Amino acid sequence: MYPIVTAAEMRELDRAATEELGIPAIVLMENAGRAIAEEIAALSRRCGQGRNPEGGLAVSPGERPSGCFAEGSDAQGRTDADRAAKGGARSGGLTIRTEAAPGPVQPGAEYWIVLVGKGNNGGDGLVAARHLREAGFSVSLLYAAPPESLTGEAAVQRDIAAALGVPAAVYRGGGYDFTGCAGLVDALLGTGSSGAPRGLFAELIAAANASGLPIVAADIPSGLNADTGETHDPCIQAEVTVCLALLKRGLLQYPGSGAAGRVALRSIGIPADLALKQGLSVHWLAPAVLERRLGVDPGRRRAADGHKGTYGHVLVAAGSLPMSGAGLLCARAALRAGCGLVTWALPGRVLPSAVLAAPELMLADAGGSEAGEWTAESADRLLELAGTRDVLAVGPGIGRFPGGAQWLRRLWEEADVPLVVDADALNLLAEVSYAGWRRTRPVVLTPHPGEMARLAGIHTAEVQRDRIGLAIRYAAEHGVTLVLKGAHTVIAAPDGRAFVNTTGHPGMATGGAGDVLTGMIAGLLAQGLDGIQAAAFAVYLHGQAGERAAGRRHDPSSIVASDLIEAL
Ligand SMILES: NC(=O)C1=CN([C@@H]2O[C@H](COP(=O)(O)OP(=O)(O)OC[C@H]3O[C@@H](n4cnc5c(N)ncnc54)[C@H](O)[C@@H]3O)[C@@H](O)[C@H]2O)[C@H](O)CC1
Ligand SMILES: [K+]
Repeated sequence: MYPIVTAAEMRELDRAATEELGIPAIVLMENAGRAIAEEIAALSRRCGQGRNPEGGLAVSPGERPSGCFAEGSDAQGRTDADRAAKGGARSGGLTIRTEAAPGPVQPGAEYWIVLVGKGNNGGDGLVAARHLREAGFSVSLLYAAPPESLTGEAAVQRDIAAALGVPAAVYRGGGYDFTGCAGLVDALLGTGSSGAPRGLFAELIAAANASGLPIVAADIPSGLNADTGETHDPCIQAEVTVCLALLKRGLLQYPGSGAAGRVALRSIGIPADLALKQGLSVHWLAPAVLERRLGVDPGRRRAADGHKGTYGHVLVAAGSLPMSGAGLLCARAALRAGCGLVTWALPGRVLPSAVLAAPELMLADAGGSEAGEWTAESADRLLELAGTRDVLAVGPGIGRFPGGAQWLRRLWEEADVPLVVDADALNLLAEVSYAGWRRTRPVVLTPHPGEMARLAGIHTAEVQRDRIGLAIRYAAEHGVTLVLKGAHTVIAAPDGRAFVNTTGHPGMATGGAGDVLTGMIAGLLAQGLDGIQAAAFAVYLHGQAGERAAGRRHDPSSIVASDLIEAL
């Protein structure tokens, strides 16, 4: 169910399918190439109305024809027309289609060029060329390496294409004249590539990108690091990536996600059982994964005889005089996540201004300084309050104060409830070594990349270089559930499981959005979800709320965090 694999894991599955099950590699390649051709035919149908007189797609150079996907809908059931109307964000846009692209293939004389590498990725492209011809497309091949250098199944496909008389040329370097061409298939490099594209491969990738034509990538865009999502220079900028068999990590991590365009995941005949047997631990956070793998009830059915006590009581320790809003957003989001009660604890000096800020909230005076800041002594009061609550969320807007790290240690060790640690509390954590802190209840950390960098003692760029890998390692080493925020948030559990979320909208990059997420995680924990369930479900819903908020605004750039709460 939507595992996300590294290139090595994919190779191992490929090996098991061919060697242990005896599925001939050429069969897998045939399925791969046909799937790619079907996606191109589907793309061509969708863009048909926009065809220009030369028979190509109505795309101006450099412009990505996202509107061409108006008929498509993604795994969340949103159509691209919806997204286009809501600011045109490509917020994940994974097209999960394991069956043939629906609808008849329309014969047409559209001309596509398949860029062929010398490995099995090239072989996939050669099969796609054959099926495109069958569907009435005009196709030619452009080899990036001498055709005689192909081996194995790819060589078999080369020979079939030659026997069929598919026109072929060998790329000699420099620019290339793609006149009359409607689109390109990138079958240069797949999961077997290593390092930056070299020599003629690099030149051809650059020429393909410069053409402004829509590019459909086979498996991954050439130039992408399939494991980390890093893009080498150059890297194919694809309109669609037809990902074969299983999602590759690099397709779900930026900048790779951007280079991949829309991802269509297609089955190539590797049985799902085989993937299950490998015990793959990283998954795309699709609704089915939430429900079946994580055991979350997305419908959130409530007991007919439930009462507010049934749904738990959250304690939020957040906000200070200059940043009281952070606490309010966090507490309100916990309520909107469906918990029964929320107590918002904050410095006494700030409390009067919070009265009736949200009438559903209960307020508690946590002490604090004359200036409305937190003090180390407030730990006693918070522990007392936590004794009759189900969850403690701590951090948003608490600022820095003397004894802060010790204060956090007391909450960490003595509060006998699940703990959500965010924002300034994460910075306190980054100042100390907390490996020796005792903890029996779950803890969820929710860093953005900058906070993650401080926690891990590395640069932000290093965090972003391989978000999935880092999140898995950190969560396991520190025994925490980690929510590494940012586009395509990664949620990692202490037991090695990880999930990558693709709901969301760029308009969510706004102050307070993180405070809302923290409140949501706490609100779900209060309802009895465990750390990874609550974190994953909250991240998923938070992204959906962002998409909905974006849809409600003429310009999604104007989204503010309160909109997310209202959209929940
Ligand atoms: N998943 C599956 O079960 C199947 C996947 N298929 C496709 O096969 C590729 C992986 O094929 P592989 O032969 O292992 O490698 P590549 O085609 O990606 O390329 C290897 C080829 O390229 C040369 N090379 C490597 N790095 C570079 C570089 N940086 N610059 C230039 N050249 C490079 C290297 O020397 C090799 O010759 C997978 O992605 C799928 O598309 C199967 O078709 C079906 C089963
Ligand atoms: K490729």
